[in-house]
Amino acid sequence: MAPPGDCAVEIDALVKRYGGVAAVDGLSLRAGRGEVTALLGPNGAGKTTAIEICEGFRRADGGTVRVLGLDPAADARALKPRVGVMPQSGGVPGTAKAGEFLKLVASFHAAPLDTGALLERLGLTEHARTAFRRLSGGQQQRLSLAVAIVGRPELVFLDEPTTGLDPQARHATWELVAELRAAGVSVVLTTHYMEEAERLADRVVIVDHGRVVAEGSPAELTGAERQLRFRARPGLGLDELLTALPAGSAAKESPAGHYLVEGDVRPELLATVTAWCASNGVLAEDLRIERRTLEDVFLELTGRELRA
Ligand SMILES: Nc1ncnc2c1ncn2[C@@H]1O[C@H](COP(=O)(O)OP(=O)(O)OP(=O)(O)O)[C@@H](O)[C@H]1O
Repeated sequence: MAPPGDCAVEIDALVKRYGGVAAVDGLSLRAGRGEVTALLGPNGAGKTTAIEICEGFRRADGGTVRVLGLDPAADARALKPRVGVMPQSGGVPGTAKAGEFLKLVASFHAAPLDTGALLERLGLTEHARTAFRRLSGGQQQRLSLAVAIVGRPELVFLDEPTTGLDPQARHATWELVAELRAAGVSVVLTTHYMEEAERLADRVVIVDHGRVVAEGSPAELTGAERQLRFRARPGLGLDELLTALPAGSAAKESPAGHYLVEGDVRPELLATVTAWCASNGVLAEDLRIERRTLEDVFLELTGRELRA
């Protein structure tokens, strides 16, 4: 975790209630300067609320927030030229023409990016004269991203920047975020795409029920442990396998026909599993040894049930 002072964002014991319900419930996190910090969490976990407090759009009910060392509410004017914001949706007036609006935002900044080049980069040149509300969802997302970065901010908040984007636009966005990071810009983003977090983030913060439940680099969160997976006919009795495996191993079927063996995955363990398969007349398909993914960690921490 970045020490205080080296932080782009410092949040301590943040609380935000709607009615009697705490959407953010004692959330504390640090986002390092020049780093990409990804906030992950189920729907309704409180990510957008926390980010919007950092952006100065909502007031906290408790706790403290510092953005580039300043108070996002009291120091809003000082922060505005230094911070770029890509909200989850909208952020651009519906009737504003894409190119004109981007130029207008650029004009508020001392040394903006070239708006023509930015539109080109994001595949929006031919839509420059189109009103925001007439752009497709993905085009609107791309324009919002352009608006967030056109002023060369020191820090950008990107709320689900690639949701709904086609693969080309998603990769273009990832490249842009990587370039921002290489240029020393601090990036705080939310995403539901684990691959996006694994690719982009220096630090991942998993939020649930308005609190941080885990944080670290993607490698720290997924750990060094390996696991063995294979597919076979559903309903294999795993008790005999479990007795043959070293103590501390686990084997389960989830979902049906998909088997997972966890433990100290060494050559002997692989041999035990394949011997057990052979003695049961089971041809293990797609047998592979892999590290846990961020999605595995995420589901372990936040559960598999749908959120209201
Ligand atoms: N203005 C509001 N009034 C009442 N409740 C709200 C308001 N804004 C958010 N909430 C509630 O606060 C909780 C957290 O919402 P928030 O948008 O911060 O979650 P999130 O983690 O960003 O979710 P998602 O991944 O779905 O975007 C939700 O239960 C939501 O319904």
